[in-house]
Order: sequence, then C-alpha cells, then structure tokens
Amino acid sequence: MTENQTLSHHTPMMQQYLKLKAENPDILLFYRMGDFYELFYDDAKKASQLLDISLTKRGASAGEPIPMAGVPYHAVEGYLAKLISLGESVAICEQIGDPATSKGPLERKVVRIVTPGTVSDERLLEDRKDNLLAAIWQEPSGYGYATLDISSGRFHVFECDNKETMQAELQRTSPVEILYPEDFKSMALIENRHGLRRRPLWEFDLNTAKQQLNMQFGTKDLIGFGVEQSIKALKAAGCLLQYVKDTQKTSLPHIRSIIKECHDKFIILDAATRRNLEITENLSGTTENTVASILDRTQTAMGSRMLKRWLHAPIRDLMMLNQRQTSICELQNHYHDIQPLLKQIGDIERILARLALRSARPRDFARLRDSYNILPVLQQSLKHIENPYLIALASHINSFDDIAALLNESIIEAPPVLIRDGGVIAPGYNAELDELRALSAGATSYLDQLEIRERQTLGIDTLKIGFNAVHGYYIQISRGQSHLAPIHYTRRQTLKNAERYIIPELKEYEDKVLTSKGKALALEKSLYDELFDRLLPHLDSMLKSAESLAELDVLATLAERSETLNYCCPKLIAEKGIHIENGRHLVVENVLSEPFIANSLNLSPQRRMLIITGPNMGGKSTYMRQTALIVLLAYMGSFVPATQASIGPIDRIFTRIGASDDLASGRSTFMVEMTETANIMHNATEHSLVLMDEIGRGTSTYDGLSLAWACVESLANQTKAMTLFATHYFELTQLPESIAGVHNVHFDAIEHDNTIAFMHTVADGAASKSFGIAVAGLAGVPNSILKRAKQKLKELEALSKNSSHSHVDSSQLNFITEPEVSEVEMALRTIDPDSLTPKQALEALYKLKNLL
Ligand SMILES: Nc1ncnc2c1ncn2[C@@H]1O[C@H](COP(=O)(O)OP(=O)(O)OP(=O)(O)O)[C@@H](O)[C@H]1O
Repeated sequence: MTENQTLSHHTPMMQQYLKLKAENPDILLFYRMGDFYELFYDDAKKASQLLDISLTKRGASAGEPIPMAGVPYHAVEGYLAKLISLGESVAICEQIGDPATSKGPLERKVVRIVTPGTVSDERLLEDRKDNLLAAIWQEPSGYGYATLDISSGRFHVFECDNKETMQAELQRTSPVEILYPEDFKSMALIENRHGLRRRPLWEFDLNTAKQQLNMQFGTKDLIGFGVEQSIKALKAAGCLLQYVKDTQKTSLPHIRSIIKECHDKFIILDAATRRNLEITENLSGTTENTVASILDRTQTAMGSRMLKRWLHAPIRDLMMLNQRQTSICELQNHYHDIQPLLKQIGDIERILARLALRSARPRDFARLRDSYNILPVLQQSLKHIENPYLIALASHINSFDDIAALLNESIIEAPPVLIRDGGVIAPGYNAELDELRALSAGATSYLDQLEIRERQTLGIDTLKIGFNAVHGYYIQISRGQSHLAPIHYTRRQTLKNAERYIIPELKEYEDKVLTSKGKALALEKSLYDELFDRLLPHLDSMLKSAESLAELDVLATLAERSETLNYCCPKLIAEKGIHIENGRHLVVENVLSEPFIANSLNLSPQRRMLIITGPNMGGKSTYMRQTALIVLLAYMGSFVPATQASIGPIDRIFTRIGASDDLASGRSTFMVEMTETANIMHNATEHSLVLMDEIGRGTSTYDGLSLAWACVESLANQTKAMTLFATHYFELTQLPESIAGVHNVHFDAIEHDNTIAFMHTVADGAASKSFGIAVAGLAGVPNSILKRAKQKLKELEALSKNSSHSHVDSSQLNFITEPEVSEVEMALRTIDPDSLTPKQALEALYKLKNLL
C-alpha cells in the first residue's frame, strides 16, 4: 500500500496531522486544537510519561483508537520548560486558517521548533547559566567541535586529537543539546547526555559549511577568523548553524563571528579534575558548596554566567591576568558604589539576542530602557577610576543616550507582556497613534453627552448607554419606561427588567470607534516593528557594552569577595614553582563552624613532589584541593585565600581524587581510578600540577602499593611534574631517601579523652601513625568489630615483624576500646569474700581454676 493510500484511511484531520508529523519525525509535535495543544500516538505516550499527564483516546482513525494527551495552551510554557530540561525538542503547530472560511480541518503550520539548545525565551532559560548548543564531528585524526550560545551569539570552535581532551571540553562547555553524525564512533563520550540529536552525514559537508558560515558573517572566506584550516571544527560548525536556522526560522544577525578556542591559552583541566574540584557543580550534581557558590555575588545574570566561564577556563595570558588583578585592586575602593547600580541592570545580553531574533517582547524593551537609564549614573561613578583597563571597559559600556531617549519616548512605563492587544507605545511618540487613540478613547465623553441628551429630550430617566461584546453599543430603558421609546429606536435585546435598543447614530459611532481601535492597534504594531529596525544597527556596540558590563560586574564581585573573605593578590612569576603562605580552602573554610587552619605549601624544581601522609580525616584531601583551587583562582585573575602566594607557570591541573563507579559506562571504581591515572601519566608535563589521592587502594595491597610506587617514581623522575601525593602506604615515605625532589609532609592527630583530635596542620616528615581503626570507631563501627580488627592487626604485625620497614601500628588500638576483661576476672568481680562460707569459698576456687 502506498503512503497516500495508507493516509486515505484516516480522517481528514488525522491526515493533516500525519503529514505535519512526517516533517518532524523525531520531535514531539504540539498540535493546536482550540484551547489545547494535543499530542497523538507515540508522542502522546511519551509526553504523558515525561510530563505526568493523562493518556486518553481521541476517537478513532483508520479503524484504530488514537492515543492522545494534551496540555492547555495558556500553560504551555511550563510544559515546554520541563520537556526542554529533559533534553526534548518540540514543534509548535498553530491553527493559521480562518475558522469562518475554511472547509475541512483548519489550516495548520509548524511555526517554531523549541529545542533545548536554541531557546531564547527567558521563561525557558536559567538566567545564571549558559545554555549551549553543540555539534561534534570525528575523523581518524581527531575531533571537531562547535558550540553556540544563541542568547549571546558566542560561536566557538575547537579541535583536538584525543578522547580525553574532547571529554574535558564536553564537560567544560556542558551543552544541553548535541548534534552528532549518524556514523559517530565515540558514542561513549556523549551517550549519557541529554539532548542528543543524530544528524545525517551530509549536514557535515565541508563546502556547505564554509558557504553557510560565509553567508552568515557576510565574508568571502574564513581566514580572518583563523579557522580556515580547522576542517573538522568547520564541519561541526556548519551542521550547527544549519540546525539553528532550521529551528529558528529567522535570520540571526547577532552571530557575527566565530572564535577558535586555542588550548595553549588556557590551563587545561580534564573532565575528572573539573568534577573533583567542584567548580560550579558538586559531586552530587547540585550547586551547593561549590567554588561558584562562594564567589558568585554578581549583581547581573550576565555577570554570573561570565564568572562561571572564567572559573572553567583559567587563562595563561599574563597581561590579561595582570589587567584583571589591577582592576580588582582598584575596584576594592569602588565596588560599594558600583554594585547597587549594576543590580538595577537587566539581562541585556539575552534581551539583545531576542532583539536580533525579532522575538523581543515589550518588557524586554522596557528593561533595556531601564538599564540604559542607569548607565549615565554608572559612568559618573566610574569617573574617578584611573586603571587604564577599567577606563577602556567604561568606554565600551557607553551610555547609549540616543537609544535610551528613543526607548523612553516610545515605550510606556510598565508595558503588558505581549504587543498583541497594544498599550505598549507611549503617548506622545507618534501623533497619528495619539489621534486614533483619542478617537477610540473619546468614546466616553461622546457617549456621556448622547446619554444626557436622549434622557432629557425623551424624559426617560432610566435611559442609559452600555456596551457588550455581542451586541456592541446599545441604549437601555427599564421595562416600566420602555413604552416611551421612540419609533427610531430598534429593539435589540429583551431582558427581564429592561429593553435594549440601537439607533443609527450610535451604530455609526460604534463603527468609527471600532475602526479607529483597529487602526490604532495596527499602527502600534508597525511602530513596534520599526523599533527593532531602529535598534538593530546598534547591535554590535550594544553587545559589546553588555559584555563589558558583565566583566565589570565580575571584577567588582571579585574585588568585594577578596575584601570580605580576606584574600590576597597572588604574584604570577616566571620561575617554576608554587609558594603559598597560609593557604585556605575557600569552600571548607566557609562551611566549617570551627576555625579553618591555614597551611603553607612550597613546591619548586628542588621540591617538586610532596608525599602526604597522616590519619584519615587529617586534612590531606583538603590541603591538596585547596592548592589546586588557589592555582585556579590565581589563573582566572582573582585574588586567593592565603596571606601570600607566588605561582609559576602552569599548563594543566590533574586530579586523581576520590573514587566513584562509572556504572553507566561499565567501569568499576578501580578501572575509573586507573583510567584517570593513565591520563595523568600520558599527559602531565613539568609545568603540570598533579594531585593524587590514595591511588591503588582499590586493589590488593601489594598490587596497589606497587602501582603507587611506580607512579611516584615516574612523576618524580621522568615527568618532573609538581605533585602532591597523598597515601596511606607508609612504605612510600622511604622514597625521598632515594629520589631527589621528593619530600615527606604529614598531618597529625592526638589522642585525647578516648577520642582523636585532628591537628589539620601540615608539617615536614612522614606520619608515624595511621589511626584507621580509631577513625572507624569515631564513625560508629561497633566495638566488637574494632576488637576483632585490633586482634587481626596484632597478627599482621607479628607476621611482618621481620620487615624492618613495616609501620603497621597497633598503638592506636588501645584507646578507643576498653582493655579486654577475661572471664576469670569477671567471675572474680562477682565474688564477695565476706559473705562466703569456707565450703563456698573452696567451690569458687575450683570454678575459677576451671575457667582458666
Ligand atoms: N585545615 C583545616 N582546618 C580545619 N578543618 C579541616 C582542615 N582540613 C580538613 N579539615 C576538616 O577535616 C575533614 C577531613 O579532611 P580531609 O577529607 O581533607 O581528610 P583526609 O586526610 O583526606 O582524609 P582521608 O584520608 O580519610 O581521605 C574536612 O572535611 C574538614 O572538615
């Protein structure tokens, strides 16, 4: 049976639906039916599950019942937001035909496609988080990757030759929607992400990509952007741009350039490091107790998004870092004045994107106006600033006096949500509009006069003029006086207590009012459209201003944070090494109720690896992480939690901390640990900072110890990376004796009143105890288990007595468990000698002897 024949079995409406569905096969189709959007067949089943709405049936077509689910049109945004957050895309199909004239089903059309990576509507976006669409391409030589933030126009491409780097970039950019070619080989990289879209190969064609991009930027070639040779990335970029055009169904004037991400400009953080350092997301996937949660006191949403981008991309450009540092220094004196002004500035970046997409709403214009009205005051408060970088920033911020004036004149103070019903353009902006409005509004005074005139001439005191949507204007007379109605009064409606009439004069007036209302609305809409045309030529400078405002916000925030949290300005030095005096962990110090103990750290070519030992809970991980975070903050240009810090060049930060199963990709805890270790061993250089926490503990003791040993040797001798290596293998503390550049440091604890007190202070040398069983006791492990562990430890200790290097330590066992009491002792305790007869005393003696 042909497709058409199959279709012909369906009702006309279903035929229309199925045609539209065939054009949008992979996404949910919201099909408008009166006040509802309805979904049918598989779409209905899927939506009912995802949205938790009921699945019903709508009649039958082609002899089968039609599964159906629906959402009311006025609440659609909430449902869209939910679907988008789950990575789904939705095609919105509206009724566009006129019900009065159409035969058969109303004409319908897909008017927009909402996808997670291309939404710009503010109700569907998180305002303090970037929302990126990405495309990925793979060839034997590596990966090409493109990302677009549609609400700022930032369009970036990236290339790399290995999976780890690609994974790190995916993690850094964290796109909400990913386009990938149908023959993509590395599915493991992306398969756990939401919003995957499989695209046909031809969408990644290089020539089409170049054509598309040149057309978008109005250029002949892409040499000016430095991406001409990035073949893999361009293929991804081409597919991405095409997808955006297809879904947006409009031009994208705010996408003006494409930027190639060059990795040597940034300190590279691999995916595991980004996760372990809990930069914007903690290990459980929420945002509490992250670096961003401490630092993000930005006043604008665009500032917040920029701060997070900075945190995820520490830079190596010393000039730029210096500009940021000196700006923060100067802003320490000014942020008090600047921040309250920034707070009044809206999300201009996203408003401008909606302006470019011509989807800005009246309130976007009002917010743009209100923000621009603040700019002159802001400029005033930046007047005394002397830092050249901040002065340049202020000049980019501009004050847009003309645009502010235009918006002040054109938009009323508090416009409605939509332009649909008018009431957006301010009085005084357009004389013709004012006239038409006066005509329609003049109604009240004209009608008042007419009412008085008729009442008086006819002598009917119950006469009044009214209006309703069905009958228009009418004259109403009470039933008691209705016999007084003159002959030219035509009866329109009879009510219980009154009669309603129409007269030609009133009808004529009604026509005039109605047409002037309609005309006013049409004019208002065209004036509104014209506003887009008047603002769009300034889009570039407005976008630049928005970006500069965001940057000022970030710098002012870092100035405020550095003062409030007592951070110091780090020195970025040319010599290799990391020197931190009294460093702190910015998150831990914030959540602790007791004071945080600051610790210093020195790493240099002569002291490039620290083997860190000490009790569980002693503070090893905290110390390692705080070092990485201080380096990260220093290289984003921020001040750092320490009293002094000098940091040399760093190319990468690696962490092998904590362990988690990666069940989704079928890797066990130990496998994850070793994959991360392998990555470090392959990629670390002498300028890398490597943090390794207890590697090798997921396997047998000797395997683990040997692996850890080999890693230390390799990192210290070959790679010469700056390394912090925390371990419970005391054997490793011998390594400093044989390898230059390796040193022992340790954390200590003291036993006190049957418990342990952790010192949290780092000191030179190796730890003498491990306190493992003691900490288990603190954690509530039952006494019987601790007792048994103690026995076992003694046995092991005996076994390894011959080994002169054994540090197995049983001293820790004596304080948490009571000294063991024997049965004989117990029996003795129950005996009261004074109350025993000689015979009983003898019997007790025999009993004790037996117990022995
Ligand atoms: N410098 C410090 N000052 C105050 N408290 C600290 C400090 N360092 C760590 N702590 C506290 O001790 C807790 C444990 O620290 P951490 O996780 O660093 O120990 P650890 O030595 O790595 O333990 P394990 O060997 O079990 O992994 C932290 O959660 C924090 O509450």
